[in-house]
Amino acid sequence: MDYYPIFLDVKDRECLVVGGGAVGTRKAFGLVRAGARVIVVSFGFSEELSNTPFSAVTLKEKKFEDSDLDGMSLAFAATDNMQLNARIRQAAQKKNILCNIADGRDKGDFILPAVVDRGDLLFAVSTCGASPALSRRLRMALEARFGPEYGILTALLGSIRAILLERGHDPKGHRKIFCALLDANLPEKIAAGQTRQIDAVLAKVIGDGFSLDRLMPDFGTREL
Ligand SMILES: C[C@@]1(CC(=O)O)c2cc3[nH]c(cc4nc(cc5[nH]c(cc(n2)[C@H]1CCC(=O)O)[C@@](C)(CC(=O)O)[C@@H]5CCC(=O)O)C(CC(=O)O)=C4CCC(=O)O)c(CCC(=O)O)c3CC(=O)O
Ligand SMILES: NC(=O)C1=CN([C@@H]2O[C@H](COP(=O)(O)OP(=O)(O)OC[C@H]3O[C@@H](n4cnc5c(N)ncnc54)[C@H](O)[C@@H]3O)[C@@H](O)[C@H]2O)C=CC1
Repeated sequence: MDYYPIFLDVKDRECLVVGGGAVGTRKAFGLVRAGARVIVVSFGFSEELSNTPFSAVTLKEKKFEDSDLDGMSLAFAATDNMQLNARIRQAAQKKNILCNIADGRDKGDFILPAVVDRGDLLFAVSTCGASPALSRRLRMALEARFGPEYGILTALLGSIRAILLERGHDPKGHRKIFCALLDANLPEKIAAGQTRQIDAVLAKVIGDGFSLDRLMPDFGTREL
């Protein structure tokens, strides 16, 4: 295993993206979606960045300087200049900041996966740099196979789990409940909006008092 996969909490952390082209834009928006504050340093910016509705993105039209790295949690070298990207990485290393490099010669400290975002359910696919096109294709296959109903299922199971844990820790008992729920074709029922059938499963497996209304009051308004 060439890389150690983790899911990083970047909420309210400052991250630097150098290069405001197509690649820098994709990285900046991925970071913002995860709650980071992003500073993009570049001579020019894509239309999406120039017109960004996100207040968490700050554009700085200037040449990269080492001091741009100060205070950053992560850095992304996404310019079209390989030497510069390598230099950004070196400067980041000196300041103990992990750095991603968009071009191939040096992969930097970490690389980005292709992501399926279903709320709390995330799939991340990587080929360790071998074939981004394959990662993208697999991401699309996962997206088609696991639709938004899986995001709703995850939220539902999460709220059941929170209630059960509040009542007490019983790993064996809880595992049995979740296995029974996962054997009850819930994704199909959620996709079909079969609220009564879902309530019947919840009552049968966990007991009275567990209903969609209570666990997930916004069920009807969630997008499928
Ligand atoms: C090493 C890595 C570094 C990093 O960026 O972190 C890297 C590097 C490079 N990508 C290049 C090209 C392409 N990248 C994509 C797409 C994605 N690239 C992503 C990640 C990564 N790209 C990291 C490895 C991840 C892994 O191995 O899985 C994804 C998954 C995530 C994201 O960027 O957010 C995102 C898909 C998101 C999605 O759709 O879900 C496509 C496909 C397309 O656009 O249709 C192409 C064209 C086809 C092809 O080349 O495969 C080139 C230029 C090569 C050249 O000069 O020709 C380099 C540089 C090089 O390798 O030399
Ligand atoms: N990781 C990935 O998924 C992919 C990576 N690439 C690699 O990423 C690189 C960038 O791709 P694009 O975004 O399409 O390029 P681009 O040319 O559209 O954008 C590069 C940006 O870097 C800025 N820049 C250059 N020198 C700078 C400096 N000294 N200070 C500040 N900003 C500077 C430019 O103003 C430009 O806005 C490509 O050269 C390629 O090697 C390409 C495709 C996909």
